[in-house]
Amino acid sequence: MAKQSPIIAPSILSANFARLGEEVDAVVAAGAGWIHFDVMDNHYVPNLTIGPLVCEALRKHGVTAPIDVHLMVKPVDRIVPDFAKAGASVISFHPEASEHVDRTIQLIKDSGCQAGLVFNPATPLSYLDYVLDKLDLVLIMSVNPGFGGQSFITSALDKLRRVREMIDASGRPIRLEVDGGVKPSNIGEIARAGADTFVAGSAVFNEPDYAAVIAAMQRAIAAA
Ligand SMILES: O=C(CO)[C@H](O)[C@H](O)COP(=O)(O)O
Ligand SMILES: [Fe+2]
Repeated sequence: MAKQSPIIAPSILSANFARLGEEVDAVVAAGAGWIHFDVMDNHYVPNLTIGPLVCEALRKHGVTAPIDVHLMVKPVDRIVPDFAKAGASVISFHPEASEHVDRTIQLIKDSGCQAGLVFNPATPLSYLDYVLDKLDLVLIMSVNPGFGGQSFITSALDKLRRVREMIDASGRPIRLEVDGGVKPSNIGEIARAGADTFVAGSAVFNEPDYAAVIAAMQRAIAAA
C-alpha cells in the first residue's frame, strides 16, 4: 500500500485555551489537515487536560476538520462513546490503558469512529501481530506521553520503519502517525522513516506565523 497523502495535525495541547476556537480556526486556515486532541487523566499520565465537552464545543463553534482524539486515559472504554457523540473522527488509545485491546478497537469502530493504537517509546509492537488488520491508524509516540514541548526520541524512527513495512505488507490504507517533538528540522527524516501523519504541538503554536511553520513542514515532507 503506497503511503497516504501527508497530514499535519497540530496538537491543541500547546494552543491558547482561553481562545481555543479561534486557535483551531487559525491552524486550519494555515493548512492543518487534522486537529490533534490530547486527553490526559492525571492517572494514566501525570497531567490533566480536556474531555468530550471541549470536543463538542469545537464542533458547535463550527470546526469541520477531522478531530484526532488521543486518549491517555485509563480505563479507556467508558469514555469512548462520549467522544464519539462529541464529534471525534479518529480515536486512538494506548494498549496499557485497556484490559481488552481487541474489544476497545471494536468499541471505537461500533461508535462510528476510526480506530488507532498508540505505542509509547518502550511499548513493543507485538500487539500489531494480532490487530493491525482492524486498525485505521497506528500512532508511534516519539516522547513519553503526558506533556508537550519534549524532545524527539530517535528510537521512534526505527519503530516507524518497522510499522511502515507491516502496513505496506497488509495492503490496507492504515495511517502511520507520529507524535512528540516533531518540528520543521526533523520532519523530513521522520517522513523518510515512513510516517504520513504528523502531530506537532509546540512547534506550531509557539510560532507567531502558523502558516509559515506548516508550510515549512510540508516542504520538508515533500523533499523527503
Ligand atoms: O500526546 C502528546 C503528549 O503526550 C502531544 O500530542 C505531543 O507531545 C505534542 O506536543 P509537541 O509537538 O510539543 O511534542
Ligand atoms: Fe498526542
